[in-house]
Parts: sequence; structure tokens; C-alpha cells
Amino acid sequence: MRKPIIAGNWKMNKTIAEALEFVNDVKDRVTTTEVDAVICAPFLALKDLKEATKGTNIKIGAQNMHFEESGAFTGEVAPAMLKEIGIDYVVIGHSERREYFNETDETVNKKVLKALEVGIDPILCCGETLEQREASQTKEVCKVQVEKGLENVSKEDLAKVVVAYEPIWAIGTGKTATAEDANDVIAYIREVIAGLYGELANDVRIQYGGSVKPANVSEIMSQSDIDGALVGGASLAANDYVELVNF
Ligand SMILES: O=C(CO)COP(=O)(O)O
Repeated sequence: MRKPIIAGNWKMNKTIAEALEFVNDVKDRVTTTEVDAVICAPFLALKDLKEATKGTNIKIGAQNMHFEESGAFTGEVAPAMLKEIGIDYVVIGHSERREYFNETDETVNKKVLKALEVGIDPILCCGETLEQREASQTKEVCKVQVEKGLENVSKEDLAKVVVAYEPIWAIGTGKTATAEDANDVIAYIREVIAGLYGELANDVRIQYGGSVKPANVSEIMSQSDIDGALVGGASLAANDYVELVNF
């Protein structure tokens, strides 16, 4: 059985004070141990969030990291820096990073491998643009992104990777893929992983992301192949986050 994983991706939102206010509000209400509840916050808040969530069921993720161990990369954060403060997950290759920060399948793959090497579970994002969807290229785009993203990931490490399918046209737009549509693409992504790893693909958790909110989370989570959600906007409100995690 794959354990559901509901992750909030706060993107560039919340100061440290706001982040702490949020976790203090939700931590006693996130009691389920049957779901991995994650908050992916801006770098500056991560250390305080780790401390504030000690002894709770909330796990903390970063939204990016560099693939090099150290060096002349002004403005970047190294894997060991995240590991030192106990970060559990790191979002890799979010479409916003691919679009605005020149992330490629190659850098995404390097980051996935590095995260696994230091012991942080990567959330590998894939998803098509509206144009690609209208040209019926959704599955091909996801196939390439997932195959390249997983290149050289060992069989032993595979189950530590979480894949997030986020159709770009559904991010922050209020438009969601229908639950069936999302499930269909996610089942296909699992087939792609099975093409590489055989039955081990059944251990990989695959999330859906794109305008997930309390009103649609249970329908999305009831689908056969969807193991979680990566939630932007709705994860910023404490009450909504609690509802999402307790879908
Ligand atoms: O990009 C997303 C999560 O990573 C989805 O964002 P929204 O939930 O705001 O559509």
C-alpha cells in the first residue's frame, strides 16, 4: 500500500513569522498518521519550521536546491545545508522553476540524484502546457520528463521518489483536470516507470497538483492511481490545509 502524501507548496509566500503562526495553528489538528503531511516552504523559514514541528506529524520540504555540493553558485542552497536542518522532502523541477529559472530535464535529474544521495526525498514534478495538451502531447511530455528525471536512480532508491503530475494549465487557474483525467495520466506515468523498473513502479507515490482545494481533494484522492496532492494556493490557509490533510 502506498501511503498518501499531501504536500503544501507555499511558493514565494509567508515570512518566518507567518510560517510559524501557520504551523502553530495547524499542528494539533494534523493528527493523522495515515497520511504524510508536508509543508514545502521558502528556504528562510525552513529551520524554524523544523523546530516548531518537532514531535508533530508534519514534515517539512524545500522547494528547490542546487545539485552541486558547494562552491561558487551565488544565491543557491546546497543539499547538505538542507540535510543539516533535517529537511524531509525537496520539490524538484516544478514548472515555475522550469519556466522562470531555466531548469531542464538534465538539471532536474542531477538534483533528484543529489537529493537521494544526501537522504532527502525528491518530489519530481512533471506536466504539460495547455498548448501541449491541446496537441494531445500530454503523455509524451510526461514520459520524457519522468524518464529523464529518473535517469540513473537505483532500484533501491526508487520508492523514495515522489512524482507530482501538475498540468501547467491547472496551476493557480482554478481549473482542475477532472479526477478521471488526472488518474488516467497518472496511471500512464506509472506504466512509464514500470517500463524502467517493473513492479517496483507500484511502490512509487504519484501526486496530482493543480487547483486542489478542500472541495475537490476527496474526489481526487479516491482515484485508483492518485496517491497524493501537491497544493499551492489552498495550502496557504490554515483551515484549508487541515481539511486537505484530513481528506
Ligand atoms: O503548483 C502547484 C503546486 O505545486 C499548484 O498550485 P495551485 O494549487 O495554486 O494551483
